[in-house]
Amino acid sequence: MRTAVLREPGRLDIEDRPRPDPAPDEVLVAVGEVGICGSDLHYYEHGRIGDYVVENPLVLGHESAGEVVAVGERVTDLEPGDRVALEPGVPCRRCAHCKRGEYNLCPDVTFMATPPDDGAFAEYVAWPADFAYRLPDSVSTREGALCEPLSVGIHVARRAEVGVGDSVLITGAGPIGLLAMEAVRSAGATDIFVSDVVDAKLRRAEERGADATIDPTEEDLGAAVADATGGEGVDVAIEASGAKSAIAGSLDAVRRGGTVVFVGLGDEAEVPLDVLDIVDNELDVRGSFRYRNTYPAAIELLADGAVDAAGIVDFEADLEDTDDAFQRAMDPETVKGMVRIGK
Ligand SMILES: NC(=O)C1=CN([C@@H]2O[C@H](COP(=O)(O)OP(=O)(O)OC[C@H]3O[C@@H](n4cnc5c(N)ncnc54)[C@H](O)[C@@H]3O)[C@@H](O)[C@H]2O)C=CC1
Ligand SMILES: CC(=O)[C@H](N)C(=O)O
Repeated sequence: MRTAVLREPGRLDIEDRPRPDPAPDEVLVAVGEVGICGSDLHYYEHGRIGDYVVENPLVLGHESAGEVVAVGERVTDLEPGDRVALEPGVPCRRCAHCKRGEYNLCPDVTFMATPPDDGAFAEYVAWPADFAYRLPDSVSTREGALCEPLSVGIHVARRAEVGVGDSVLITGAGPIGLLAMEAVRSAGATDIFVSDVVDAKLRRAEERGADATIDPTEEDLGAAVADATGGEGVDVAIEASGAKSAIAGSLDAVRRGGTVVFVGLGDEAEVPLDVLDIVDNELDVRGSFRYRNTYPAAIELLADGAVDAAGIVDFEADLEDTDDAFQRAMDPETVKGMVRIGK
């Protein structure tokens, strides 16, 4: 089968590899579409993310969906012909976190495209059947692949406990910020503000229904949000850029008693936080890491037409052109590129 393999930073080669066989609990999936994520771009550019270093050739891609072509002998609920979205992180199922149901925190997770585990820029992937979710006819294979970043958005909306009528600020209008916007809207948020430092991203957020957008290089984020909320601040701030200034800005923009959730992963792990401000204003400050139990909700939201995930896509490319697609995806105005491999 053909695969796109990262052998050294800045170079993806198309290589033949043996087609995997499904284990007894696995399905063999002919991959249809795969999204290019910021973490794929980071490995492509730098060959590492923090302690995860690409030491051996690595197949990138963890936002994927496709068609089941074979099932292992113990798989009873999927069959060849089913289209499925693949949840890329498979936890150990045994540790304390897995037992508590917070399997996204499992320290022994196998996560596609995270060294040493290969991802989905390949014609076939064998994957545990219980992490492959059947797509109804009303959900496209592309939308199935986008269940992954949508899941990040759903989890952050759940972590923020967004409620009906809430006002929400989202800093960063990349795929995560834009899909968090879809998730918080479906959770009942009515006033959604989005900030970004790239004009095209702000326009994109407006086209996709943001009530107001803010460029923090042109106006103070906290002051702009205060103006727009009668001086009070938003109920919830979701930080989805990883930028140091947006981390501080999201704390300034939230109302007393409000909630700030950090999902962005910045290059700088340490940023000053005014703890007295957090205490005095009784803020809930939370992190949000990947997702758990979100794929069924993502598929339902897509099937109901309650969220538009495919609208974030700027372009698609063939597997052979994955290297070019990565170059295009690095343009700061691009939100999402997809690689089409099969049906
Ligand atoms: N916690 C988690 O589970 C996950 C975290 N992430 C992280 O979430 C963040 C967002 O992911 P993507 O949307 O894929 O990234 P992205 O890089 O495509 O989007 C980030 C956006 O933030 C904007 N930005 C930069 N500085 C800003 C500032 N000062 N204020 C407002 N916006 C600013 C950029 O222009 C860009 O549009 C990244 O840091 C990523 O690493 C991504 C997936 C999962
Ligand atoms: C950080 C990412 O972009 C990726 N989705 C991951 O969860 O590792």
